[in-house]
Amino acid sequence: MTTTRGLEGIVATQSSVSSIIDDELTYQGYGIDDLANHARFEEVVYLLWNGVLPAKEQLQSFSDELQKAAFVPKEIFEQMKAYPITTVHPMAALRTAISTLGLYDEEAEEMNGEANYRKAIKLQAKIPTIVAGFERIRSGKEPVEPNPNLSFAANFLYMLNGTVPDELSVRAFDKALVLHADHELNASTFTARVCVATLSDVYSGLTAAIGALKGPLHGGANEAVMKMLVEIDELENVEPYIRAALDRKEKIMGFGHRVYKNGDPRAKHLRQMSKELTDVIKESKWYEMSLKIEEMVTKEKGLLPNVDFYSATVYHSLGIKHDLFTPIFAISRTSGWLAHILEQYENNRLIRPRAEYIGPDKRSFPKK
Ligand SMILES: CC(=O)SCCNC(=O)CCNC(=O)[C@H](O)C(C)(C)COP(=O)(O)OP(=O)(O)OC[C@H]1O[C@@H](n2cnc3c(N)ncnc32)[C@H](O)[C@@H]1OP(=O)(O)O
Ligand SMILES: O=C([O-])CC(=O)C(=O)O
Repeated sequence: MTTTRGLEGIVATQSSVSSIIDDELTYQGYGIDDLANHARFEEVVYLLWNGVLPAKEQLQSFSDELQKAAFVPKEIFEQMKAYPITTVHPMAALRTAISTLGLYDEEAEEMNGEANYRKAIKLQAKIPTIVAGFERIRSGKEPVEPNPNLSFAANFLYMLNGTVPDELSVRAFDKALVLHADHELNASTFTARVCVATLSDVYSGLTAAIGALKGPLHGGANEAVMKMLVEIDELENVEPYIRAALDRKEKIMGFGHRVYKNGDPRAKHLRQMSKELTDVIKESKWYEMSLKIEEMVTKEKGLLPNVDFYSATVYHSLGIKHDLFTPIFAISRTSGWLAHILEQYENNRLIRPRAEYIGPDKRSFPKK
């Protein structure tokens, strides 16, 4: 038996959803740079689930379907009001709410391709409504209903703030959603596939994936990056802060990657967005501090920023509360999780690896 810690380098499945080959990321064969510069999030979701880009009319009807399905059962918000709403982490609330949502879907347990695709639409459509509704409720406000005239990206910002967002914010948010949509067999996607490979349902797969994304070694890193920046606060504090953290052998959040050793191709887009957006809000110090951290961590450790590093200051610039950064990652990654779940069901086999036993030798149970 061969063992690698953390399954590093193990090819655990075949997939046509996305690929990372020679540090290049593609979704269904389309390069991430092209998608980031030219595709809308709805187009990317369609691509991930269907393997082809939608024609104009297909994109319109797919977007319409998402808009129609964006309303959530009132019970979800009623129950949310009973959560310890002011102290609970939004990712924990989201994990619970997505699990609860399954209770209100009559076809939750139906196991065929068409029903699973319908569930994918419902989940993708409702997750922004749930995240935004949670934020409204914990702020003492009522959830804002989805606006059928807005795009997926615009609608989330609208439901969060109660006002129609400006064009620049929508474009930036949409691009961030595109950049986070899928990433081959990352930890949360693998979790989703393991879960549904037992022929458990789509809601269980999504709930499991949200739990895996929550951790700071994965999606939780974007919130941790902003926490670090807030602690550092000023450019002149970067050097002593980072040096002390490295001396203590602490990980610097937003750096390093299991697969990319020459840099994450998504980071340059987010770096550029961070530069522009922090400028717009007249808080360019966050960008300047980030650049200085990047310079130090790359020089001292040879580590490069991953997708989470600059997305933190992008979301901050969009006025989003820091503990909502990972739920926003989940909104986007739901598209990838669902693509992998649908793919897993199509050609399923139980995922069950082995463990190398390193416990005590066989011994006799003491006789009483
Ligand atoms: C969307 C995403 O999930 S992107 C990743 C988000 N996560 C983070 O940003 C958290 C910080 N980064 C990390 O923890 C790691 O780089 C991971 C988990 C992303 C990838 O890790 P792996 O490739 O498995 O590397 P691993 O964690 O085994 O570390 C290898 C070595 O590099 C060091 N290292 C890795 N990342 C970092 C970091 N961010 N800061 C400082 N040191 C680091 C480790 O301490 C370890 O050093 P050692 O060999 O001296 O003990
Ligand atoms: O692929 C990974 O290990 C983590 C990652 O970058 C992602 O999920 O986007």
